[in-house]
Amino acid sequence: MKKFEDILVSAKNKGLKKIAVAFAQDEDVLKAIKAAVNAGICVPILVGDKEKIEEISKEVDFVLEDIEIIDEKDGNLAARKAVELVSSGKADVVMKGLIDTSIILKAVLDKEIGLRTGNTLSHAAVFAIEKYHKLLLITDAAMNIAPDAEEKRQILENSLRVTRSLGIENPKVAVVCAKEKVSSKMQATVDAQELVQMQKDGKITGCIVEGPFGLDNAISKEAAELKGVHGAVAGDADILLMPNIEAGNVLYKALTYFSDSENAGIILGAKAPIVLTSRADSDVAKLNSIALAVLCS
Ligand SMILES: CCCC(=O)OP(=O)(O)O
Repeated sequence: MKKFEDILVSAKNKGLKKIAVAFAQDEDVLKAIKAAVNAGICVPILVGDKEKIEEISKEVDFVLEDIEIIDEKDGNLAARKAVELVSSGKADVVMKGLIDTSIILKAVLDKEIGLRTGNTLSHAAVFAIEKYHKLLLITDAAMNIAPDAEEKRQILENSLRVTRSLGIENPKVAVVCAKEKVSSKMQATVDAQELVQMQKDGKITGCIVEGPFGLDNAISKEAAELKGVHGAVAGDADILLMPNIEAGNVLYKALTYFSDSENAGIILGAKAPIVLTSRADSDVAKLNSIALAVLCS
């Protein structure tokens, strides 16, 4: 199974990328940046409260000698500055630091300095879970609140960029719902049916889409068999296309806190990838996310 160590190596092979960190004054963010610099993956530009960045960097033994710091004590302005560094070509990747997801996304979506392309933006999280036999991509845990079937198609297209970068051929996509039968009372199951049809009609290519699935049937062959759920994806999903942000975010955090796992998270669909983890994620998750963003850049 591909592991995050392999992703770090592949990211390094892409050459040094400039990463603009929005509100960098956080211990785990600075530990992750230090590790990414030491691994030869990135050159950072740290935007945030300079005094705090310097203080925390001392605590984590991160030598800032050659590192550019842009002093900005306001979170909104720091996010704008970091995004602007990318839209003006001075950096390749944006990273969310110690700020709320909505603040960084607002800057990313800004009409003047943002990174819009016209495509739907979405979050993709990659997990390596001790009890699962391969990497598992979960989307969307952070951005699209209640996507309809067409928006789910675009979210899926974005996630295929990640699986392609990871070398996963023809990924198996499970459209996750609360049950495996289509019910007009549960819109997510109707969307799942529509997405399966989109693939049959050639509107989705480069993956196998099946659903609706209960989460258990998507990731456990035993559960799928017991419930009479058959198909190529049952128990062997590469991508879990979640019904809405609540399900996606809860699954992301449940895996982070209840399982033996490592993860990474990025936003796709903008002019450049955005490193986006939970503020409470570990330095390792943040480092993995930097590597994933570089790989997808
Ligand atoms: C990918 C998780 C996004 C999120 O929930 O971020 P916060 O925990 O920082 O709100």
